[in-house]
Amino acid sequence: MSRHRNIRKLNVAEIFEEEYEYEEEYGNENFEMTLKHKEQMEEGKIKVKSIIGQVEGITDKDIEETLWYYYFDTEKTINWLLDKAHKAQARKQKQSQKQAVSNNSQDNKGSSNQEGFAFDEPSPDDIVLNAQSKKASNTSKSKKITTKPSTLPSSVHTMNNGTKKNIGASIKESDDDDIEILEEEYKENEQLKFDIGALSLDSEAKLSKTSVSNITTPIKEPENQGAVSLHLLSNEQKTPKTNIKFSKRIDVIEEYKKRVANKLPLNLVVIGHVDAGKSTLMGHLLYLLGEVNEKAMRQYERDSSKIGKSSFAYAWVLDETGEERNRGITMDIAIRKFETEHRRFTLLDAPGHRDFIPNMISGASQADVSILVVDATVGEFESGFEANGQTKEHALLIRSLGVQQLVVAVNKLDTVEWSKARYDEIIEKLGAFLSQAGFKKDKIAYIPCSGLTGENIIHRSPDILNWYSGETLIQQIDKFEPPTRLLENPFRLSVADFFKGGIGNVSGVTVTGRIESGTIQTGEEIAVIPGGELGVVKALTINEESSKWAAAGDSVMLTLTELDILQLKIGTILCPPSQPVPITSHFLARIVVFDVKIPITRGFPVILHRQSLNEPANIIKLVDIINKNTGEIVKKNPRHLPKSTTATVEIKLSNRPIPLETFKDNKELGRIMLRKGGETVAAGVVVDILSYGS
Ligand SMILES: Nc1nc2c(ncn2[C@@H]2O[C@H](COP(=O)(O)OP(=O)(O)OP(=O)(O)O)[C@@H](O)[C@H]2O)c(=O)[nH]1
Repeated sequence: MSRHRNIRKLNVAEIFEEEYEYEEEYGNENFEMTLKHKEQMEEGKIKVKSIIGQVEGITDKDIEETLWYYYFDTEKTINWLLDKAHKAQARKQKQSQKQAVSNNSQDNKGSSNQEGFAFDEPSPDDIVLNAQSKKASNTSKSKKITTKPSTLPSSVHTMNNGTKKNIGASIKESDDDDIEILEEEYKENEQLKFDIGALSLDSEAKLSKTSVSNITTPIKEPENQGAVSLHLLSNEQKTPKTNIKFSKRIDVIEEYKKRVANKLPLNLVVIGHVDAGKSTLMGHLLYLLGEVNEKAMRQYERDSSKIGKSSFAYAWVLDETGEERNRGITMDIAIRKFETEHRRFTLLDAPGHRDFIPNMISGASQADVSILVVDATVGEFESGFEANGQTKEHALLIRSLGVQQLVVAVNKLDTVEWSKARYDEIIEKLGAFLSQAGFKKDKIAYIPCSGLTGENIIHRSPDILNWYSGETLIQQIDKFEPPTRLLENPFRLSVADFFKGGIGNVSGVTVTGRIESGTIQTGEEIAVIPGGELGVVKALTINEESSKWAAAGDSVMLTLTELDILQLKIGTILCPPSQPVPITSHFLARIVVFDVKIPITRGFPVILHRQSLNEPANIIKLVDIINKNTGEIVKKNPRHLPKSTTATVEIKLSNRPIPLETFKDNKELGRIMLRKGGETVAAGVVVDILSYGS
C-alpha cells in the first residue's frame, strides 16, 4: 500500500485490509522485543554494569528501561543513570541535613522514600508527610498546598465550565480575520473538535459512549482521594496570597492589548530534515536584518573556514556550541529574536537530526507558527521526504502540537539551477502530504530560495528567479496571522529549564518556559505541581527583557523565592494555588498512529512527550478504532493499531504521575506525542483523566 496515499480518504475497508495484513505478518499476540533487541539488551546491560558497577538505587530494571529509552545507546544510558543516582544521593544528603536541623526524629519516611531511584522526586505520599512534618517543625521556608480534597475540586470545575466562555473572551487582535480565527477557535472548543496530525476529528460525535459520558460530565470524582494527587486549597484559602496590594495590581489583559497593538509577538519554529539548511537560512536572514554585525559575521567566516567548514558560516550564527560547529549539526534549540514590519518573532531553530527529536519537540511545543525548510537538491528532497526522513515527521509533529500556519522554504534552489520544474515538483509532492497532515491549503505558503546565496530571503534578483513573482521569505512570514492566546484560562507554565540564582539582584530559583495559558505578574504566588510547593514570583523577564507581567504565549524567566529547587523538574507545571493542574498517571487519549513499522499492541511501551517533559508509559488498552471521516467506531477492543489509524487508547505512566489536562480544558497541556525506539509512533490529545494522582 502506498505510503503517500491520502489518509483522509482512507476508508474502513482499507483499515481492515491493513489489519489483516498485519495480523498475518505479526500474529495476534502482543508485540514483544525481537531476538535482535534482546541480544542488544543483554550486551548493553553487560557493558553498562561493567562500567558503573554496583550503584545504590540502580536496579537491573532501571538499566533495561534506560537502555530501551535510548535505544541501546550505552553512553547515554550510563550518563543518565549516573546523573539520576547522583541526584538521588544529593537529595538523600539534603534530607538528612534537614532532619538534623529540625531535630525531628519522626520525620524520616520522606527521606527514606526519596532514596528510590525511579522517582526523581518524592513520592506523593511522602510529599504530604514531608509537608506535614515541615509544618509541625516549622523549620522550612518552603510552603505547599496540603489540603486533602474531600469533595470534587471546585477549581477544576471552574476550568471545565469556564472554557468556552474564556476562549470566547480571548483577546481580540486587530482585524476581521482575527475575529474569524477567534470565532473558529471558539466553535472548535464548543464542539471539542480537534485536528490531530493527519486528521480532523469531531470528538463529540466520535467518542464511544463511555467516553462521551466522561467528557460531558464536567469532571470525574478523583479516584484516589489521598492528598496524593491534587493539592488543592480549601474554600477559605481560594484567593492566592500575594504581596501586591489589590489596587496596585496590573490589568495584564489590558496591558497585553497595548503591547500587541503595534507588533504582534509570535514564536516561530524552523523545522526540516537534517542538513536541509535551516540554520544557514535563518542565520543569513538574521544577518540581512542587521541582527548580526559585520565584524561578527567576518569572524564566523574566518573561524569556520579554519576548520574546513566555511559553508557553515551563516549556520554558526545559530549553532553556537563547539560540538555543534565541529559536527556541523544543530543539537539543541537555538533561540533568537528579530522583527519584521508587523511582527516580533522569537525564533526557535530546531535540530533536524533524528537523535535530537526530543529537543525539537520541546521547541516546537513553544511555537505558534513554523517554517519548514526542504532541500531542493536532487536526491536530498527525496531522502528527507521518505519514511525515515524528518520532513514528514516534523510536519506531523508540529501539526499535532497545534501549529496551523506554515511557510515552506524550498531551499538550495541554487543546486538545481533555480529550476521551476523542480520547485513545482516539490510543492506538488509536499502539498499533497501537508493537507493529509491536517494543514489547510490557505495556511501554507511556498517560497523558493537559497539560504546560502541569500536569494529571495529579503531581496530577489529578477534574472535568477525570473519565473517567480510572489513574496520574499521575510514578506511572507510578516503575514503570519495572530494565534489565539488562552489569556483568560488559569495560569500554566511548563518548566523547560531551571537553575539556582535569580534575575538581577534578586535571589531565589529561576525557571524558564513558555506560558501556555493565563497571565502572571510579580508578587503573585504560584504552586509547583507535582508537589504542591508554593513560591512567589519576585522577578520576571520576557525574552530577556525585564517586565512586571507576562501572558500566554510569552517565553519567560521567572525568579521564585521561598521555593526549594528540589521540587522542580523539567515539565513541572507552575499554576495558581487556587487553580492547580491535575496530575495523573492513567488517562484516555485519542491518537493518530504515524507511519509505524510495527503495529501498536496492548502493553506497547512508549515515551510520552508533553512540552519538554518526557516519561515512560504504556498503552495499556486499545479501546476502539475510529473512522476518521464518519467518526464511527469501526472496531471495539482491537488487537492492534496499524499505521494511519485513529484510535482511543488508555495510557498509563510507568514511573510517576505527571501534570496533564484534557484538551477540552487546555488545548496546550492536552496534547501528547508518543515515541518509541527513536521514532514518533503517534500523536494525540487527552480526552479524559481516568484516575487522579498515581
Ligand atoms: N548550495 C547550498 N547549500 C546550502 C544552502 N543552505 C545550506 N546549505 C549547506 O547545507 C549544509 C547544512 O546546512 P545547515 O544550515 O547546517 O543545515 P541544518 O538544516 O540547519 O542542519 P541541522 O540543524 O543539523 O539539521 C551546509 O554545508 C550549508 O552550507 C543553500 O541554499 N545552497
